[in-house]
Amino acid sequence: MPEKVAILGIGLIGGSIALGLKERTDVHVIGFDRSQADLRYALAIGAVDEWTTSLRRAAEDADIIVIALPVGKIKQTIEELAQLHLKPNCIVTDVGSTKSDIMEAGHCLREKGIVFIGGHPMAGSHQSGIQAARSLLFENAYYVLTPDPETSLLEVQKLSQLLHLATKAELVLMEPHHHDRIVGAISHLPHIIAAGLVNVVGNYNEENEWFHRLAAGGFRDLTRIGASDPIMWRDILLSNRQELLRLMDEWVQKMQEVRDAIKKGQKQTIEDFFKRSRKLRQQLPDRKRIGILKPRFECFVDIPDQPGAIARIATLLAKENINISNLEVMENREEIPGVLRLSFKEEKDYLAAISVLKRDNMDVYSKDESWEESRV
Ligand SMILES: NC(=O)c1ccc[n+]([C@@H]2O[C@H](COP(=O)([O-])OP(=O)(O)OC[C@H]3O[C@@H](n4cnc5c(N)ncnc54)[C@H](O)[C@@H]3O)[C@@H](O)[C@H]2O)c1
Ligand SMILES: O=C(O)C(=O)C[C@]1(C(=O)O)C=C[C@@H](O)C=C1
Repeated sequence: MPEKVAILGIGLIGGSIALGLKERTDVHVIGFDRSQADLRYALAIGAVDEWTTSLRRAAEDADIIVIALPVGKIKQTIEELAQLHLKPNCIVTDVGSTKSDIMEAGHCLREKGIVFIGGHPMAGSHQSGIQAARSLLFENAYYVLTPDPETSLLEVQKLSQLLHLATKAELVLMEPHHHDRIVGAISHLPHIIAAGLVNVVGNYNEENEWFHRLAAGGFRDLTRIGASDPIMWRDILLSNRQELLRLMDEWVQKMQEVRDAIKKGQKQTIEDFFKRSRKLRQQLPDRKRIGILKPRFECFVDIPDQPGAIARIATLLAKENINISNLEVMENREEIPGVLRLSFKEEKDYLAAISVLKRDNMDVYSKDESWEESRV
């Protein structure tokens, strides 16, 4: 187990890893950032043991260095780290959303004999900053590592063990280009589409504000990620440029096909477009079910948007000795702000919770999809 971990960039991702490290390991965590206010906040919430705005001071006696800065800054920081005297056995990793570019930048560390293993936790939020950090942000998500073929298995294991403890995520190894191809399609392109849609509708709204007033579930569900951080996404798009150009060409072609079908009134083509999409969407694995620690039983409760509503449910269940393994306010249904997801490890707890909540006249559902059909 390493003794000292440096987190460079104590925002949403760096802060969440730091919180997990402090909550579930004994390592000493030092935070580095340009914002002293955020560093002080990180210290106050117990995410770090100490902080500094000096890269040298943060890095030079660390056993593990986690770079959690925007992608463009990660590459620059790798070069700066290569100029410092790092500990001989130090492992440097990052959390950037692209990997080929960053792995290439990592060469300068490898040339100095320092191990660099690229990383990407596959969970996050449209929010940013330490204030949004949570120690369980990555629970049950995948966490991709992209080690160089030269890196020893022992070093990969050392890093993945620590990251698993800190994040409760499932660590997987992947080749950097393969990573960028997949993540380009399932994360980067969707962010472009969401932001594009918000911008187009924003233009209409300037002429008539009813566009925003009437924006209901569909628009809101699809565009939550349109509120993400502009610097972060600028860097990601430029770093995964080749892949995104290819993906966007394909996307434009697909939209052209749908446009043609609408223009020509081709009912079957339009129907098939949605049929295939519905089938594929229903086959998507539930993120909360794929990790090592699988929450096996889940239910959803409508809660009023009032202070104390969550505490009331937690108290009700605690009084009955019902163990909740996870409790999450669902963010992606903005129009129903009070949907609480409760996860249980044991079926008896799950069944007892449903009965207690129903007895208290609460609306309880058993599944995420098909809300109407799944009322229990
Ligand atoms: N947000 C997500 O959903 C998500 C998920 C997985 C990976 N990532 C990756 O994680 C990284 C960090 O993203 P985040 O969401 O935590 O961003 P964030 O804005 O919450 O945190 C970034 C931190 O870096 C600091 N910072 C920025 N520029 C700096 C500089 N020049 N010098 C020192 N500190 C600086 C900021 O003050 C901030 O505290 C990015 O590379 C991103 O691609 C993000
Ligand atoms: O949930 C969100 O808001 C996210 O955008 C998280 C998300 C994603 O696209 O899935 C964003 C970027 C990261 O690199 C990984 C995860």
